[in-house]
Amino acid sequence: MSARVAPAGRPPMRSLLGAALLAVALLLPVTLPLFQVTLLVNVMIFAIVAVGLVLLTGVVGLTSFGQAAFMGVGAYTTALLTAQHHVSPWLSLPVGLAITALIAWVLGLVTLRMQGHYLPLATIAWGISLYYVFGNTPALGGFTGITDIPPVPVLGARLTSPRTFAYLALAALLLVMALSTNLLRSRVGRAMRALRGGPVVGEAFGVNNVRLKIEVFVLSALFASVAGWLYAHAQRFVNPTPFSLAAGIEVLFMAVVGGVQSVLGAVFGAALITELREVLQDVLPALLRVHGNFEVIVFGILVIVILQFARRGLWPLIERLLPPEPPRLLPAGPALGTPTPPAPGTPLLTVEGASKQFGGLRAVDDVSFDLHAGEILGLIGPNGAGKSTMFNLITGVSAASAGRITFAGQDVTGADAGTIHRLGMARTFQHVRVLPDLTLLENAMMGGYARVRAGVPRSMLHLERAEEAALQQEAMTQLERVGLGAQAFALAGNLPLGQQRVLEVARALVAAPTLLLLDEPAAGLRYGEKQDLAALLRRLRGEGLTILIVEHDMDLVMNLVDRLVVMNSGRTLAEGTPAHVRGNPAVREAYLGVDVDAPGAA
Ligand SMILES: Nc1ncnc2c1ncn2[C@@H]1O[C@H](COP(=O)(O)OP(=O)(O)OP(=O)(O)O)[C@@H](O)[C@H]1O
Repeated sequence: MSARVAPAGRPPMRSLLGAALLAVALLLPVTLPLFQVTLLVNVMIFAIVAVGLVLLTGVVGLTSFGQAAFMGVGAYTTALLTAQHHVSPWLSLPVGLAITALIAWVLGLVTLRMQGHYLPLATIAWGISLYYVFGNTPALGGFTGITDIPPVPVLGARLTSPRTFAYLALAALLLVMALSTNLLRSRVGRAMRALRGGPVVGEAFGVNNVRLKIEVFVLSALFASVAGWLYAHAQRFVNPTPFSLAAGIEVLFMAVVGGVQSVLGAVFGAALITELREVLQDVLPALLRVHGNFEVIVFGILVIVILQFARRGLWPLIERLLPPEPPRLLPAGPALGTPTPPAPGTPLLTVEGASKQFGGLRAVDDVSFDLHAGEILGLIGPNGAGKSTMFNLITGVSAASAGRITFAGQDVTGADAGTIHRLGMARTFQHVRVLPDLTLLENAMMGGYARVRAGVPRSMLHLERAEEAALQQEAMTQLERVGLGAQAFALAGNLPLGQQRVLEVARALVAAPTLLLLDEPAAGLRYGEKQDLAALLRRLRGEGLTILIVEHDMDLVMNLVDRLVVMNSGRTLAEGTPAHVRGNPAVREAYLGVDVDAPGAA
């Protein structure tokens, strides 16, 4: 491990700023006028809901309009149990959380298996219906609601004043912020970020995307439920209005205006919208000389303007002025266990009579070949030959219509991408799929998702330090192996395409694969970059790695691979060494107009 990964000694500027902000937050409840403290409590409560939306909407890319309704579940559960059945608020909190989790899990399970806008639609329906359930249920006080909710007891004191209650709300907000920040920096957080760009990267590295989406949806609902519990005990009464669909949309506004991709952005948005609402509710009716909720119109315009000019909300504009966040470096620990590589020459992958039918088209038609440990096999063919389809059958992205694929001694025909990956196969993508907002190191760590285990709870509590440290070390080793070690802390989005492709190789290597699959790795690269890539792949083969490469660039392939399989119109046209294939008349005909002998031929 290089010296770069040693933990920094001095407290970074950001921590000092954070400490100063915390000191201000601690002083505000005792220094502000009472009215402002009540507003501050509301800001903190809605900030908790908005942080949940950062995880769900900002990071994973799913929209929920029903977060206020989840607040309602927490609020009404505690109202009912504490005001009417004299249960302690500390007992009603877990009950509310359990009910919320169950509802969110069912909603998530039903809607998140399907692609498309089912979750937003379901949360709209949920938000509307819950409002009417609250309003029309006599046991819940109808539209008048439930009054006389008792204050929360803390260490013998009852939090009846907003000044004392503010500290409980602050503690809850800080806890939610810390848990969310830990989660976003973890193995789970990297998988969440990968989801935003579509399911394929996660699937390729062993993430159960549907399960992850449901977990994040439940988690964001739980945050809202905690906020609802706080709201009920702050107001000491509840009615359906604060938990309506309109309220759900307003929380989304908060997150979007503040910055839905960062925890601090959501908190900032909650403060801004809550304060702005207060000001506008005073100013606008006086200005217009009519009573009404005109502030909602202003919020709507604000969201449109912000989405137009600052897609990521206002927080990133402020964050630019702050000192950059230092890289999180974990102290080195025991290394990850590495599987023993198969002996050179061992059959690793066998494709027997594989076919894939798309309607009336046979994209892959009875293709057979095998691949032995330690070799580089090239899969080539003209456009539309069926190479990508074959690649997808091998990696488990799609299932073969007929035939058999065996990898590492196991029949993997029809197995999903994650299962095949866990058997020792890792891949790169034809269209580069790095996570541009993460560092090279974090991108590379994504490759080791299946080598470590921590789930949501351990990640939120940062109890996965040892395995994260080992993974970080492994990622650094692989970045150095491919020549990107010096840029480990740069953002992947700032790299030129050639290096992004190399980063994808490093990410795949972090998985400790026995077989590396490269899908057109030279596409879009300049001549020099192709040369560098070929040199890297030769070096990896020298180190014993087995590689399957699908590629268009004949020059690169002919000078790199040990053997070739040539496909045309879905069928195997030829198979053998580059010299053998080059002399094959059928191959020459298939590549009509392309000089298979010439360097740079494509
Ligand atoms: N999901 C799909 N549905 C229908 N047809 C498909 C699908 N995927 C591929 N095809 C068709 O299958 C054939 C083989 O396509 P494939 O992408 O596998 O070829 P390829 O050799 O990778 O081509 P290229 O080099 O241009 O990427 C093409 O005719 C393509 O249009």
